[in-house]
Amino acid sequence: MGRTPKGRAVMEVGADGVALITLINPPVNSLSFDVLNSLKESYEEALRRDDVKAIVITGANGKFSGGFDITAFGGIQAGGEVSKPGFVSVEILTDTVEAARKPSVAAIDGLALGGGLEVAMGCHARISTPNAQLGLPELQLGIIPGFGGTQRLPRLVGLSKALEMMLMSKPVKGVDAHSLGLVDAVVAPDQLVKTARQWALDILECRRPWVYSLYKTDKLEPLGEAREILKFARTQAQKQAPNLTHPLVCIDVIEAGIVSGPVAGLWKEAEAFQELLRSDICKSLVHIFFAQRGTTKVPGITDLGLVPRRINKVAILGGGLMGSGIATALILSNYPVILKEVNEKFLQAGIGRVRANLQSRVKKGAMTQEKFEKTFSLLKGVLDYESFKDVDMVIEAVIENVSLKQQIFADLEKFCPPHCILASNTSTIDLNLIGEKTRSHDRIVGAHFFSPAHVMPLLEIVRTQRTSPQVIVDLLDIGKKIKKTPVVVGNCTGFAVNRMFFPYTQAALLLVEHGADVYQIDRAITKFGMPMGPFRLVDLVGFGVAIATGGQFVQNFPERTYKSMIIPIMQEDKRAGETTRKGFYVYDDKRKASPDPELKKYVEKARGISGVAIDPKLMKLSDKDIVEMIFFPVVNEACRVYAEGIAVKAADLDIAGVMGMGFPPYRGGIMFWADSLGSKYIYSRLEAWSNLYGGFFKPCAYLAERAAKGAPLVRNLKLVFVHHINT
Ligand SMILES: C[C@H](O)CC(=O)SCCNC(=O)CCNC(=O)[C@H](O)C(C)(C)COP(=O)(O)OP(=O)(O)OC[C@H]1O[C@@H](n2cnc3c(N)ncnc32)[C@H](O)[C@@H]1OP(=O)(O)O
Repeated sequence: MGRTPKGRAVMEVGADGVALITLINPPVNSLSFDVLNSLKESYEEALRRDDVKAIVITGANGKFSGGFDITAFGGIQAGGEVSKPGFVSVEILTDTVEAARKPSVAAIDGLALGGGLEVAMGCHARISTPNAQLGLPELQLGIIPGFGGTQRLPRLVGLSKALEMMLMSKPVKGVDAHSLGLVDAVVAPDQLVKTARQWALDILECRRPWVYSLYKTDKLEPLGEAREILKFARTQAQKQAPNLTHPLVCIDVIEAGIVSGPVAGLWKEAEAFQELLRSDICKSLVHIFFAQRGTTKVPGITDLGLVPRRINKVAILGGGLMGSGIATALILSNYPVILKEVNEKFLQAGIGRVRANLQSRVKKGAMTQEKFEKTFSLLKGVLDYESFKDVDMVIEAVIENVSLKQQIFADLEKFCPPHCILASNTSTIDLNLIGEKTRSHDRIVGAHFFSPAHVMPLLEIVRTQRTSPQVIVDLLDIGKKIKKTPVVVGNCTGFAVNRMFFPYTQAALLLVEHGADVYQIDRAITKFGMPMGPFRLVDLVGFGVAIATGGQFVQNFPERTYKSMIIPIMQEDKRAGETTRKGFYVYDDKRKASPDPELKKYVEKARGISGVAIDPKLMKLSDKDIVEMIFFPVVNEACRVYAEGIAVKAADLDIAGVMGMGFPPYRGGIMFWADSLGSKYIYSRLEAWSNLYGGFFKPCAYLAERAAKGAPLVRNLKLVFVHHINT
């Protein structure tokens, strides 16, 4: 029995002589090899048949195409099916579609991304719906457009706009695509195919221009100007992502087309595309793409056939930084919100924060004044529980105080309806403890947002043994509606993200007490790809928060806590981070951080208290050693979280690290990166350091077991391993 094809293109010839070719490969009509081969065959048939005068290409179910089939990448990377360079870009799109004697028009609804837009650009005209999304987001997968996009897009919209769309993986809407010249007309969805058919016939009868986008030059800037634009783009790309080379390859390929002509550009693109497809960066980013989509698939929860309940009204307790951020996120997605505070002063401050969050959007031009008014009107401030009788969900976001939270949850049980979800935004406290004074354990859940909650993309959904699957399904749905990536984790101190964060900061402190330099550590970690180093981060979150959360770790995991006095000593001296303008760095009026020579004094004092001697080896660590000494303890903790079942899938930890800690996505996330280095290597290094510097580095049982077997840390790892990306 043959294998079932993965999608197809079907052709239907109308009485008007137009062949309608439809791409079919649910859910997004991605271009698998089967679809591409079938598209080629359909075209060849349409060109052969005398009853076909013109061709319209479209996608099934209101979506043109989401691009080349990303699920095929793994196979190609593992050495499987691959087409010869230029098979699609030259043979199909240029020599068959664009060079045909019959005109082709793309009818675009929903989305035309990556290869999808490239197919459309090979046609002689494009008609789209106003809200369709058109773009070349390939760079976010570590590759460049490979079906001619690097050559055709600049010729349709000009070099500057094309570079912006490609380098930032930023799609445009149909209406904007029209004003840019990327599409020729915008029509309502019900007029789309009809208009495209007529357009194709009009081209045939010379009522409309027959445009070969590959050879258009009117939008291209003159050569000198183009070179300047490309030079600027290179500088920007290097500044924004110094560890990534594929954006530079993309710029080189575009330049080749401008300097040596589009056909030379197409061939250069084809070669570069095939090479990048096999790169470590691409493997990592594709892993992240699927891991992110996989977080909403929770075995034993989302496979039960439960349907999310409608949430009409949400209440938030506490209008501080977190509460106001969460309220902002919710009203931005049209949820009516009640914000409760303990007195009028705090309430007004909380409401003021929400207003400021929205106003900053208006200032940036991301929100109209009218939308501001409408959104802000969804928020209502209260001082008592009177209006809680019809809320569907409450999110408690008060200070991290167990008895206060226990009292609040007991009150909530009294004032909220029995179906109401009772969520806490605690970042560390055990939810069973919070709910101890209630009998509502099945509807108690953690909804851990990250600050600022209306901006940060991650939502940790924490379930206890007793949280009902329905409540998790409801929260996953809310997460999707407020555009967060949810990660479902088990209940424990620190959950997933903070458990990984603890050793990150502690390792950095341990190194400094043993003689390493604060600023070299931050530099090495930033070079590795973190948005900032551990010390700059502690300054940002403030020493108060660092001490409070660190305290939780000391209390719960004493055997692996490194107790450093550096932060408390500095705090005593009124250095508590950025807000006090002094921490590990000093800050000027514009909050620019500069190293402080005075820091030595505090480090020496802390060293004196802990009795730690300087280790000359740690004074001259390489950047690679710094990265490993800081991240291997994080890997170690991630292994514990995984082995304890706090995270169901290792890929969830990858997403938690990327979205909650800022771990570089192009390294694939913490577990994926660890497996690229090998469990044996990580184990042996941790083991050696634990002999030298104590239990903080001691490899956990799971890591030891995987290393002994020579097995990857991720069970059932099917991915192609990446090699170590040099730090
Ligand atoms: C040669 C070429 O130049 C190379 C290329 O074309 S590379 C591909 C370029 N295209 C892209 O990068 C688009 C990637 N996709 C997306 O950005 C988003 O999925 C989307 C905007 C298309 C849809 O978003 P949204 O509606 O939120 O749904 P989302 O959950 O992301 O995707 C729906 C499903 O389609 C799948 N999917 C999306 N795009 C896909 C693609 N190009 N190939 C294969 N599967 C794809 C997703 O994995 C998901 O599968 P699941 O339901 O099993 O988890």
